[in-house]
Amino acid sequence: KLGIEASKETDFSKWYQQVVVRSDMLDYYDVSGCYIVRPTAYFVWQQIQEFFDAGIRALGVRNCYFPMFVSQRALEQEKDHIEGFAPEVAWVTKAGTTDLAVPLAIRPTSETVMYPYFAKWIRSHRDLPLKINQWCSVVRWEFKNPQPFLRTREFLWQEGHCAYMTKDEAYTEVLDILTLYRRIYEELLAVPVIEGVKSEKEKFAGGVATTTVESFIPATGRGIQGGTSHYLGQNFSKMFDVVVEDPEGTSTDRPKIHVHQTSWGLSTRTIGVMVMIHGDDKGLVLPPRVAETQVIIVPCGLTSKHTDEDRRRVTDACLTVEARLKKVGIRADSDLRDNYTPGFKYSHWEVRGVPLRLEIGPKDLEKQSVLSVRRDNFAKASVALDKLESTLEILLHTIQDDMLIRARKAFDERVKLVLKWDDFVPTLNSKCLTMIPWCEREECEDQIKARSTRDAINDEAEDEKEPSMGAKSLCLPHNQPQDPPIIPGQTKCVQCGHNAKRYALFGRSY
Ligand SMILES: O=C(C[C@H]1NCCC[C@H]1O)Cn1cnc2c(c1=O)CCCC2
Ligand SMILES: [Mg+2]
Repeated sequence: KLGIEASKETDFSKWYQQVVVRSDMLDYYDVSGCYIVRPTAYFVWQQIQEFFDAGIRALGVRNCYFPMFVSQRALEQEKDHIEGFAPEVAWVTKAGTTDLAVPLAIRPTSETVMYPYFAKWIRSHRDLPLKINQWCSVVRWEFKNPQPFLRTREFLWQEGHCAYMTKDEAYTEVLDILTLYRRIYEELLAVPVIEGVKSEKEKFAGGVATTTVESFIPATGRGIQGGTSHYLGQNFSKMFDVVVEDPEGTSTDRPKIHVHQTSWGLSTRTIGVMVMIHGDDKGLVLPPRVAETQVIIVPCGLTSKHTDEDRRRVTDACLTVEARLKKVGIRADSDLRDNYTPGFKYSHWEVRGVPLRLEIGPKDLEKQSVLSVRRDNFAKASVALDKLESTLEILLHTIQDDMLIRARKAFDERVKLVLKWDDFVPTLNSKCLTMIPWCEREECEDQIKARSTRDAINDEAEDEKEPSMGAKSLCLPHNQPQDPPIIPGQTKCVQCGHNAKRYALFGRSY
């Protein structure tokens, strides 16, 4: 199958599967919930890695690698951290036909792998701060419907883990990392996100505070968590006994201080979000910044009337244009396959999301120009050959910027200020998120979830089997709406009438 048959608007789930497979981004694998990340998608991940590695290196974070196996004892070192997640943990119990004496978990995340060694390595305050990151895959045997890139049983991610003397240093880093996450989405993937902090109910149980970047899929009206950066406080250092003597202490009385920790993660879910937001009914639409091929050059306009000489001149022109673009760092390629028509090639590269196509034929050679066609909005423009490089550099940046602008507009117009409860569920049902003055009480969040769960039969639910879930709090945005302002002691929570503290973003989500 070549093109996309499902409509993004009316059959989103099928549309998404067709786009990720027919654009050659991913293939299904014979283990349920596992997928093959193919080169086009892996190139996107590599751009994210390069950007993020440069960012964390500037923050003094060093990359490392810990084993993927976790002993049962180590994993259960921190009870409440793990109890909620135990069903998701995959275990190795045999080698060949021999049972392992001690079953080994495959890391679902690495806190319990790393922190016993933090305790060993950190003795003095001079050993602080410790800042490490690892790029690896983790395994979580999720039972909810798997979704390519968004929810897979094994996924690639980075996980950063740091230890500091003080909360302030730790929290500063938490926010610095969150900024890097926002920049990855906005500057690389052209995906707008909202930065904020998670509610008590939604935060990582092992931590003190979870900050997050939240994105939104207009086609389904659902929010999606894009990456998290946690201030863990001293919870884990108390469990794993990661202590230093108080540098202010006297030589005789030197109390032990538990270090302040952080952890932060971003996964290949980023790729799925990018596909869902930018893709259209012709297939994938790649932001130039992360496109392996930014420009595809296709010869055209050659009919039986033309001579072999004409064909050769057109082919040479394509190769010359390709070489000129490569010389200025534009990732260009020519499709000179002689067994396909130009039209076939146009569709072939549109499905694959190549941001810009150049069509070159005999007439273009006469005019010393080429025809450019944008993938994002199909706009065509003639480009003078003697201004090729500068024009295309501008055009590729324009495409990148326009993709973010369009996506941000689509996001902003779907975030509705809701000041009375009667508007809450109708707003969700119109595929929007709600921004409400909220009391931040956990039981209020439970009530909101219960009061906003639609009946089970629902055509909008992504995974048909799963009844369309109620709304959850996505985050308390760092940038709080100012109009109308929340007046402490006066503005009431939209759901329960208690005093509202801050605006909260609520919605259905992945
Ligand atoms: O992974 C985290 C916290 C933290 N881990 C490191 C990266 C940042 C951040 O996600 C939360 N979490 C999610 N999911 C699971 C676990 C878990 O701790 C533990 C076991 C199985 C599933
Ligand atoms: Mg999970």
